[in-house]
Amino acid sequence: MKYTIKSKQNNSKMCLVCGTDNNLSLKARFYETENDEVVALFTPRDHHQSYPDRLHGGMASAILDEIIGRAIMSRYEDTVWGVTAELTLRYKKPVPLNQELKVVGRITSERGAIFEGSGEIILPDGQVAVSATGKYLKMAIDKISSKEFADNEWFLVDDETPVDEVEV
Ligand SMILES: CCCCCCCC(=O)SCCNC(=O)CCNC(=O)[C@H](O)C(C)(C)COP(=O)(O)OP(=O)(O)OC[C@H]1O[C@@H](n2cnc3c(N)ncnc32)[C@H](O)[C@@H]1OP(=O)(O)O
Repeated sequence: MKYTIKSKQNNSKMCLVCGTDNNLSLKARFYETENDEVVALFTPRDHHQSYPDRLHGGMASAILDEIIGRAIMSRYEDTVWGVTAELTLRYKKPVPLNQELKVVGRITSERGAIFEGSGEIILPDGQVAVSATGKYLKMAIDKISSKEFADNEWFLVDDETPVDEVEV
């Protein structure tokens, strides 16, 4: 399936998943699609392994947590942020290192201050390696973090090669 990209989301400075200044980060880039999903591109490295050549399950969980958490932003931009209350994972296939992978996430329900979502890590051959469902609380950023975070540590990183379409 081809996803047309509507916009790119911000990265942060130190996050384990999207932090540009964190050497251990997955350095994932997140894009909002025209069908209200979020697609991430990332390349897991050797320092993200569990067994050799295999991504650590906790790192797979981290990127799925983040993609569902970010899916709410495609509805509210930066006014609503997601805080994870519950996350359930299904590890179906090993996730390889040192090749670019795709992750897709979406909101599946919204009820008051709670939203639920789902996401998948997709292998280069199109198979789903890990899937997740989660329950999150909607919060304003000043209830989660300091003002400095939104002002100084949350920014758009321009792509050298802008992504207009992602095929999953
Ligand atoms: C850049 C953007 C990236 C975003 C993606 C990354 C997201 C993250 O990783 S966030 C970090 C990990 N998560 C956390 O640190 C959260 C820690 N937990 C907390 O802060 C709190 O327990 C919190 C906010 C989830 C709930 O706060 P609390 O005061 O307990 O809420 P409360 O008012 O009691 O409950 C609100 C609703 O949530 C439900 N709820 C609360 N906790 C949970 C839970 N753990 N599991 C399921 N449901 C819950 C309650 O049942 C209630 O539902 P309802 O309204 O239907 O009765």
